[in-house]
Amino acid sequence: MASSRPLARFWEWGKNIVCVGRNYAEHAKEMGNALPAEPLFFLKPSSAYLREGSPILRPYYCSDLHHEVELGVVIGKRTQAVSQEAAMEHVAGYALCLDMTARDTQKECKKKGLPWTLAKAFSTSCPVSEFVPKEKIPDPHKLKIWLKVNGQLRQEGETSCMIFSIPHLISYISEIVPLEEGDLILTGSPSGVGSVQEGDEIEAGIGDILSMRFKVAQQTRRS
Ligand SMILES: CC(=O)CC(=O)C(=O)O
Ligand SMILES: [Mg+2]
Repeated sequence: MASSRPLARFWEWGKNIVCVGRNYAEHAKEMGNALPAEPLFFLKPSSAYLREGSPILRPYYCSDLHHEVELGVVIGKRTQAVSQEAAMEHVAGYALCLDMTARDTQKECKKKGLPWTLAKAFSTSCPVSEFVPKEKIPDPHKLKIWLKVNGQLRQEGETSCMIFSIPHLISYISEIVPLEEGDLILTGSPSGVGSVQEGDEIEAGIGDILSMRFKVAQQTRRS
């Protein structure tokens, strides 16, 4: 049965945010990582969502907050162990996303063999654009995604360069984490990730289809 919940506001009710890592060879290289043989993924809580008009908060424990611009895929119907051939039938549309990362914390977590929760799942770590219905993007593997900080271009990637395609990701992930209507998959960052400081303005877009802006602020710790 079709749901009455508006996908145009998926961030208000979508449950799972699944983030793919190391899906662009140039980004894996700049981070000193080997190319994955299978998709690598981790989760963010839905409390990580952020919409334009509110600032990205650098966590109090982080001194190196990085931007990662990524194409997001919004799921339109329940998806469990779907084949690659049928995967795109489960897509409702797309959004531009930032996988904000506490890079210094992530490095510490990696060194200690700890999960990446502190580095990737903090409040405001998933700024998202408006929803773009799939009819407006006939081929999601032919998009340019870009990101500027204070007007300077930092990231420009072609979604054709993903190591694992969107059907491959949906098929692989849905066998492990069944996906629900309104869930979001972040498909990985192209190269050019870097630091942002308090007061910086991030602008990011999908070609000339859409753009979004966010300010960066410092989280103050409750004492
Ligand atoms: C190295 C990472 O943080 C992985 C990741 O999120 C990516 O997009 O790649
Ligand atoms: Mg990422």
